[in-house]
Amino acid sequence: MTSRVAVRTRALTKEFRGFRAVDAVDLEVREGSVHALVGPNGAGKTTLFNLLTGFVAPTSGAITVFDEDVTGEPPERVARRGVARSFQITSLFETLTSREHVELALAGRTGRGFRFWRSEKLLGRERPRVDALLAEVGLAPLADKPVGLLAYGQKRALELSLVLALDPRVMLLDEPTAGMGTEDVDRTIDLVRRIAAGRTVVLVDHNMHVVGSLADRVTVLQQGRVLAEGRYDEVRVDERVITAYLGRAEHA
Ligand SMILES: Nc1ncnc2c1ncn2[C@@H]1O[C@H](COP(=O)(O)OP(=O)(O)OP(=O)(O)O)[C@@H](O)[C@H]1O
Repeated sequence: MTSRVAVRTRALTKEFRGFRAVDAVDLEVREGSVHALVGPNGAGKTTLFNLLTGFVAPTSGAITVFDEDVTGEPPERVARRGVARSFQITSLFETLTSREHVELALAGRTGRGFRFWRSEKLLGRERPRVDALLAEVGLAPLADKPVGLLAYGQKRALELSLVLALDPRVMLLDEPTAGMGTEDVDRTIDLVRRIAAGRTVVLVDHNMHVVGSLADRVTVLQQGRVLAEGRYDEVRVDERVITAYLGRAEHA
């Protein structure tokens, strides 16, 4: 592959009071790829996500985004470089509509106040973009319903539209299918596949069907360290991985 490296970490380490949650991780996420991070509970996936988005500062090591050093930068600086992570469902406002959520996300991106941004003129100008974002995640027909009335899978789709609103160069998706039934999982796989086209995605998911369906590369973490890295069909037959994770998950 000749694509550029979108995100690279070098010996990235995070200690919590001496405990290494992420331990000397070398990661290389290629531009335009879907790169999954998997591993058993406590492997360090969430901490790695938090490091990549600036929510926690590393104890040592380095992070680059398109070859620019972002090590230790706060979340808003990392976000301005085009790295966006999926919002958690708890951050949705039950009484606002999907349209209003997308408008808020776009307003946040402009750095202007929501009141100012919502002026007729600006809203009119952004309307096609709002409509396009809602259509992209299949929420156009439900755009004006309060979010509290949406089904769980629809709320998760809305979260994805809020990440897309930031027009990220790198999207980090934290368990986009968590808590879903089979039908919603398959719908979400299709949705992520569509929105991932031409974009760079880092994905954490416990569901191996999801990882196998979407990921170009898989990094398996165990106790904060990289246990294996490769294509899904390579890592799933790796003995160490089977012992550490996949075997347990598949035979659970
Ligand atoms: N703020 C913190 N303070 C102390 N220890 C922490 C902190 N955050 C995470 N840890 C520890 O670091 C380790 C890695 O946690 P992390 O949440 O990154 O794992 P994970 O792979 O995301 O797990 P899961 O699949 O359960 O979400 C765990 O042992 C956890 O207890």
